[in-house]
Amino acid sequence: MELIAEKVTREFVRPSGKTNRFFAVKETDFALQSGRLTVLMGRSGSGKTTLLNMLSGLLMPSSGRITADGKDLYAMPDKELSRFRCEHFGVIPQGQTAIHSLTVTENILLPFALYGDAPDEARARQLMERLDIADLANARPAELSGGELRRVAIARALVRKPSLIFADEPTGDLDDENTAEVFRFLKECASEGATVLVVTHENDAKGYADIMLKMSAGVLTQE
Ligand SMILES: Nc1ncnc2c1ncn2[C@@H]1O[C@H](COP(=O)(O)OP(=O)(O)OP(=O)(O)O)[C@@H](O)[C@H]1O
Repeated sequence: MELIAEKVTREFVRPSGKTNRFFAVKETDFALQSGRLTVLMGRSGSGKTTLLNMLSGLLMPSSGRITADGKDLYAMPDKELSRFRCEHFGVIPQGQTAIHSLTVTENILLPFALYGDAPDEARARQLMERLDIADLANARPAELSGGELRRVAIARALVRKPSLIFADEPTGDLDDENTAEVFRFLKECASEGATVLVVTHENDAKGYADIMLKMSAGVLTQE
């Protein structure tokens, strides 16, 4: 699935401070292509998460248009966008988003449960094995380490085999071995045809990237 951003910006207002209106993302045009792993790097606060949230249908741009295979994301009614995102997008967000009353397996299968779709339990098991969390299948999030929770979030994002994968610091809590495994896995997803965008501070990510983007004070450039 091809994602195109045309003249996209995002402005925020801060309640106090000297400049209380500012552009976290300045006018940006670019495309993400199928089969490519794109890595986005840049300093903290430069606008990477804001851009990723707009591209993944979570944050409406202040201006501009974002289309996925020609479909204008923000022209869709809310319900239609949510369903579209669930079917086609896999998002690995920053921070912890596991639901504490559900087991690890139930958390991973949540994208099926949301719309009453038949759960692909074999896929969930395969992901848990690949990410080395199979022993935790029946555990609850409160019993997991930060790195284990991160791998649950990765499995949940990938369980429906999304054609577009957005990962925001997917290896933030992981050791070197797991970090390499996650990048190898995301690269494989791209090789199999997915469109993958990874925001990261991990220098080794460059070794896996087909395209390198850099964000600097809201301005996106291709390296
Ligand atoms: N909801 C919001 N309201 C006001 N300002 C915001 C909001 N969200 C983000 N910002 C500001 O926009 C700028 C870009 O933030 P963003 O989270 O996109 O940066 P980032 O590059 O992802 O940073 P990091 O690498 O630290 O995650 C920052 O100055 C941040 O303070």
